[in-house]
Amino acid sequence: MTDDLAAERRQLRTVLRDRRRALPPAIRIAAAEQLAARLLMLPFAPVQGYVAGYWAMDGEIALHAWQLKLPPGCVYCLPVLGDDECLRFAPWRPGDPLVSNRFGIPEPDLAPASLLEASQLAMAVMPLVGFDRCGQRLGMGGGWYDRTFAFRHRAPAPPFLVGAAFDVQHVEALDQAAWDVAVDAVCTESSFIDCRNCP
Ligand SMILES: Nc1nc2c(c(=O)[nH]1)N(C=O)[C@@H](CNc1ccc(C(=O)N[C@@H](CCC(=O)O)C(=O)O)cc1)CN2
Ligand SMILES: Nc1ncnc2c1ncn2[C@@H]1O[C@H](COP(=O)(O)OP(=O)(O)OP(=O)(O)O)[C@@H](O)[C@H]1O
Repeated sequence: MTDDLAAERRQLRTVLRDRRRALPPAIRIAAAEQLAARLLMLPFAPVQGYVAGYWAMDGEIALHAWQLKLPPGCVYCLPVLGDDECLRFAPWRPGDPLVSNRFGIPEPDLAPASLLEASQLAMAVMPLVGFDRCGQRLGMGGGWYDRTFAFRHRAPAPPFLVGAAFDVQHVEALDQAAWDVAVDAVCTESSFIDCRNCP
């Protein structure tokens, strides 16, 4: 990636994170409910297996409503930062113990050996900073999701990858770096974008 492109991404990230944080509470509450309905209606919504969400922070759209309405066969998981800079996943229900990770985000307190690999998931919902209509995404810039799901460059779903965002995070087109892993779909409070047939 050129220095120019990296600088452009950083700038766009700042703008979009500010936009996401600026949304008023009433909008966020309604949006989380609408998002849950859309995630449950996905054409590939799993009825069983491990599904990954995230602990919303920094104005991210929340997943609690989705977690509560998941089919009984689905096990909700949260991401856990690995020493190898990849994410692993741990089942988590309200009340289960949490610890704060290096970014100050709560994660389940589990022995590394008990964690799930990304390839064991049926579906992963990831928080977006920005997205375009083809599922290209801008994340927090750490490359965590790109590294974790790099195997999706070579292998089909599952796990299905779904981006969650507010409408205001939609941008016209995002430049693609070689390592960027696109999502199969994006869900916002008002729309579902199927990205599986994009070029
Ligand atoms: N809710 C949530 N969980 C998540 C992510 C996320 O984006 N959202 N991640 C997605 O990758 C992973 C964690 N990755 C992250 C990467 C960078 C920053 C970050 O830059 N945070 C600060 C800097 C704080 C610091 O370094 O202490 C920032 O807000 O600028 C945060 C998380 C896994 N869990
Ligand atoms: N498969 C990979 N192997 C090694 N490094 C990677 C890989 N994928 C991404 N990275 C590194 O991580 C950084 C990710 O930058 P990028 O701007 O794409 O982040 P992002 O897409 O916003 O992050 P995330 O994937 O966490 O949402 C890059 O500097 C890149 O070098």
